[in-house]
Amino acid sequence: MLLRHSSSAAHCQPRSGSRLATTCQATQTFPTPATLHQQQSLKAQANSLKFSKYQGLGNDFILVDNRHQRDLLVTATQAVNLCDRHFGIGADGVIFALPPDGDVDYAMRMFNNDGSEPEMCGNGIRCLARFVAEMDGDVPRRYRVHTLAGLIQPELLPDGQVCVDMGPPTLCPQAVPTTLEASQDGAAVAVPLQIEGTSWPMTCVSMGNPHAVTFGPADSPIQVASLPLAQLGPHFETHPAFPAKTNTEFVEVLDRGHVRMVVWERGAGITLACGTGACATLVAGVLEGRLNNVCQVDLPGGPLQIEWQDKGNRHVYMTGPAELVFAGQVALK
Ligand SMILES: N[C@@H](CCC[C@H](N)C(=O)O)C(=O)O
Repeated sequence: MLLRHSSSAAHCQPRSGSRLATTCQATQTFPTPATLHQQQSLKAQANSLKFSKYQGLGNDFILVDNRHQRDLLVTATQAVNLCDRHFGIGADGVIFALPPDGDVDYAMRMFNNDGSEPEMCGNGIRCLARFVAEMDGDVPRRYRVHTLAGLIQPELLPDGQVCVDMGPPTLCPQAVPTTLEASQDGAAVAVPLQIEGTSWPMTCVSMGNPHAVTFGPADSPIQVASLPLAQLGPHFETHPAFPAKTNTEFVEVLDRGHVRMVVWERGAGITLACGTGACATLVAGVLEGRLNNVCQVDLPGGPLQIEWQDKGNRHVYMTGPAELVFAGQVALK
């Protein structure tokens, strides 16, 4: 509502909030606080974003419906702000559902919460599958999704879990990428890396994004509960042996089909779970002769079931949950 101090109110036929100021120039108007609030919300709406927040084992993401254009609706800087847990929505990353690129259903892109763009996200693609299924009003089905890591295929299972065909791992050190040298069948397996005065045996695996997996020094196997993850993680992430930086998984073996793992993620730090990291963990465990081809990986946010047949199609399969937390609309600054 406008308080009008003129009798020429007939000039004032506002058609939209943004026109109020110019349409009413001829009259002297004093907006009430309520009007100001309305004008500000309208301005915000012009620059606002609809989103859904999902989580997979506590690894949480802001999902954006970007299916009607290829340009991302959110910049890297805006993603950093949206992911802020105090001044934004709060998340480990922002994920975009994009129009199909060739013979697929959708494409997916992502920003980590530091604004960097990874090639793939395992927990994220389970969330994306539920997000698009909810928008499409679909029954459980399998999607073909193009990512910067190639074709990934999540399938919605009747029990609500999502099983993802993650494709085959890449083990050639140059392609991971790592400067650590191949030690076994063209792969960097248990290669020592000096960090903070300790020699860590590292096995390097790409699931489209780079991972360095360690079970700890031979004389001091990892116990995840007592690992100083926040202190150690950044040394691995930024070590020169990893030219594209790395995600690092620290693994405690419970038995040949069951491990505990904690992760320091590239571009996000400590997260409650990492899907690609759980896949890399099983691959590393098989290569090091520690694990069977099927394994439960317990993460701080809960368990993932992983399977990798190192013979045959060599694809890794990951099964776990993905859930909607809330949906809303936010002003983009
Ligand atoms: N949490 C994700 C991985 C997200 C990307 C990662 N931080 C990177 O930069 O490679 C997962 O569940 O895989």
